[in-house]
Amino acid sequence: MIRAIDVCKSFEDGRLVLDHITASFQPGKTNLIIGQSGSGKTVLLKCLVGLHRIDSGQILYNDLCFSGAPLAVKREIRQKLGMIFQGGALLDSSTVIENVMFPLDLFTDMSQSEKEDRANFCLQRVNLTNANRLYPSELSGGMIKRVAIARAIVMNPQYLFCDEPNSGLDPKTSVVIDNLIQEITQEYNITTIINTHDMNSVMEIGDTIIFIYQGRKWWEGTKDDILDTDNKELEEFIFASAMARKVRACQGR
Ligand SMILES: Nc1ncnc2c1ncn2[C@@H]1O[C@H](COP(=O)(O)OP(=O)(O)OP(=O)(O)O)[C@@H](O)[C@H]1O
Repeated sequence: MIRAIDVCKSFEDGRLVLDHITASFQPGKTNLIIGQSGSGKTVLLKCLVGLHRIDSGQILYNDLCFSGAPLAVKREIRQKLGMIFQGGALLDSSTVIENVMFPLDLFTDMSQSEKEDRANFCLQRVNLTNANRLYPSELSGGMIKRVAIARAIVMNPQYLFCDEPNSGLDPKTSVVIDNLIQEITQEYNITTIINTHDMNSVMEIGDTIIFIYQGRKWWEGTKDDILDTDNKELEEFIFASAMARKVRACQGR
């Protein structure tokens, strides 16, 4: 489990971008952070992985204080983190299998054949076969996401961070990628945190959801109770989506 306790974060201008955020992210669940553009989702995600230093509060990984830990401890925890970046962030001049093996090259002393076996296992897990020798420029958006997921799980992470994992994908492929992330999360009991403003993702895989509004945690719940909210700002956010309005209408709410 990952917890943020009373986390505040500001930048040079002193404005609180994260304003006393307290939230828990559960293992085996897809934990979503939602909110409008500029609400503070990415800053929160970066604070959770240690890319931003927090002003006050604590970030805990299974009761271990990550935010205040010495560098060696932080490094150890970081090796248990997988990340899926918005555009995939693949290495353009490396093939699919080289991209997936990259963390193994950096952090393990596995032999070449062990690395290839592990990378092939992960590529099969994301249903990407016969693409090992292709370069990122030869892949579709959905394939790029699959490679990014395979690379993110190649080190057997306990924690998986996804920043807008289906940005740039069509709705059908987005659902496939969302479901794949959820399946992997459950299968390996990973604590997965997904930053999104995609209402389709919310309704598909929102095991736990926090809604950030102007840097504050404004609401928390699950996909099952989000449509019943009477929180005005959350309602404005979700019902800006035509799909959510239709789902509510079909349910007679
Ligand atoms: N490095 C930085 N320096 C100064 N301000 C920053 C920095 N990073 C983010 N901010 C500010 O923090 C606020 C929250 O930004 P953040 O990127 O977290 O929003 P977001 O909710 O992820 O938006 P989006 O959905 O558009 O990605 C914004 O006002 C942004 O300008």
